[in-house]
Amino acid sequence: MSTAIKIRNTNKSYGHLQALSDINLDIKKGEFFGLLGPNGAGKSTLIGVLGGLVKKDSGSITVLGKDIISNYRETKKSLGIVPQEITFDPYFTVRETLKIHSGYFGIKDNSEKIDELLEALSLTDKAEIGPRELSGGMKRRLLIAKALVHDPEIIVLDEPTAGVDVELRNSLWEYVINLNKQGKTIILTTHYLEEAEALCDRIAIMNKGKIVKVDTKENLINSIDKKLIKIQFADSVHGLNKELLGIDFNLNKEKKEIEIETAKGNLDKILKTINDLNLDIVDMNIESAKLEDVFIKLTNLGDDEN
Ligand SMILES: Nc1ncnc2c1ncn2[C@@H]1O[C@H](COP(=O)(O)OP(=O)(O)OP(=O)(O)O)[C@@H](O)[C@H]1O
Repeated sequence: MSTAIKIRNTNKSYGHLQALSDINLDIKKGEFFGLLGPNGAGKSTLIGVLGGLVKKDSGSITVLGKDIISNYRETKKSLGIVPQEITFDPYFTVRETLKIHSGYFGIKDNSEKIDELLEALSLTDKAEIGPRELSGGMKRRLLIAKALVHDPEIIVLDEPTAGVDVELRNSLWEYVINLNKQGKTIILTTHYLEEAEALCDRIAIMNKGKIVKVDTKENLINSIDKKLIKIQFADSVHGLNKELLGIDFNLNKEKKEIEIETAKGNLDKILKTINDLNLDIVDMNIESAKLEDVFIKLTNLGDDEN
């Protein structure tokens, strides 16, 4: 797979605050890539630098092999960036906004693409009204349409689903997944970690201006040795204690439900111990680690370092 975006030794400070600290990152063509991190980690700054809205202090970035400074126009055409902040000219309708934006890229008649985007983002019936009359979620969808009018190779979505309701969120993802299947590179920042877990192939986790980890979603999740066992019993449980199980656990008030968090290697012993007590089990569930566990671990590590 060839490289879509190559970021080398990139730094950006705001006064004394180092918003980006020696960022090195390769994003492959056709990837669905997640850029995750807590508030203030530097995700939007990195996207701003990529899109030419924020001036980096040092380092180099190439988009499809072209430097973003010396080939500004060309690289801009390859990128469709959906920013986090919503801003529109209030005097133009939804359709006009998309037409004008197509014009920035030299596209004269773009009605087919505009109709496709309006449809995909459920904005067809809002096409002739102004952004002021749109709800927050609709404005965000218009922002997405605007970033896609020139059919860019690389699509960067900075918190695209904030404020978008569940149904439309699903149809939005369906559309983005389809674009990815067509070969488009997708870069996503989101605070909805389940979304990133469901969608992304590889993920970079940022904290305090640094990239603390980049790996496939599977490797990240497998790096956490955690199982959460939940068992529901028919009757109140007696005779089960920390010494017997070899691990602490939570028992609910009625003593009918137990929750045990443990390493994979202890599963066998725990289940055998429970079985030996001849308890009547009604239901059982064993959950593996989630991306959220990885995120918490890695971003806390960042705190410890400083
Ligand atoms: N224009 C600016 N002037 C001064 N400081 C800024 C500016 N833009 C961002 N920062 C600071 O840079 C740091 C990184 O901010 P950034 O918006 O990139 O974080 P983020 O990871 O996108 O956060 P969030 O998840 O909250 O959107 C923060 O400490 C922020 O306060």
